[in-house]
Amino acid sequence: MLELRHLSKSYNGRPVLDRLSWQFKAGEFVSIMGDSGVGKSTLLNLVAGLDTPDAGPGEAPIIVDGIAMSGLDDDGATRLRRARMGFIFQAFHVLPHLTLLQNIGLPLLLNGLPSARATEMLDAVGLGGRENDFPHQLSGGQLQRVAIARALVHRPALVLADEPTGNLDPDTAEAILTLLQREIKATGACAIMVTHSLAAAKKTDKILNLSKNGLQETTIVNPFAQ
Ligand SMILES: Nc1ncnc2c1ncn2[C@@H]1O[C@H](COP(=O)(O)OP(=O)(O)OP(=O)(O)O)[C@@H](O)[C@H]1O
Repeated sequence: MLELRHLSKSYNGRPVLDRLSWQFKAGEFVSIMGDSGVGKSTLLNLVAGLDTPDAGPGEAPIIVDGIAMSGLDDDGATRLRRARMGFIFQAFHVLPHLTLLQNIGLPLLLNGLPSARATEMLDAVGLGGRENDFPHQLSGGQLQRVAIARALVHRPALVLADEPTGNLDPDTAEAILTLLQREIKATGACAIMVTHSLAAAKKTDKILNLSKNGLQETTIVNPFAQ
């Protein structure tokens, strides 16, 4: 579903990611952990097309659903992102002037898809009946549920989440992750979640550790990690 082939990124000549390779499969919920500053958000931003990798001519370091991102122009990348990806990023927060239903329905509108599933998703995240409310009327946990509904409503093949439960209390975080897990399994998407929380990572199928040595699957994790 998502293939990384020798993905590298440096900022001002300083390497952050160095020839990273991995294959993420459809239907897989994977978490990425690792020390602060190791490049986890950079990795998600590159896959999201929000930043560009270092690449020589002819190289295709990021392949989404068989499509090399490097072969796309801006419009092509936007279309790929819009149709096949869902984001749960702080930077893509729910829009304050749209109702909850309009927020969740936005990816459907942008992709020319029928709007009925927005109501279904609002129900699925436990906010049925609140379609006409505005984001400021919700708690942090409820807002995060709206963000999850919006990220999944158009059945994207790839879901990218950056600390989706970072600012939530443990019970709400657990509920949000259970919801995310359920929806990912229901849609068959591949989901990649960056997190510092071991409790959050334990909800995923696979925990990867990002370090200067690249990505490695982790089986034994530090029991004292937060
Ligand atoms: N736009 C940028 N320009 C210059 N340096 C950057 C930029 N974005 C990230 N970096 C640097 O790249 C490195 C990796 O940052 P990144 O945010 O990906 O780390 P992270 O693993 O997500 O960290 P954290 O766990 O603290 O969120 C850091 O040293 C950061 O300063």
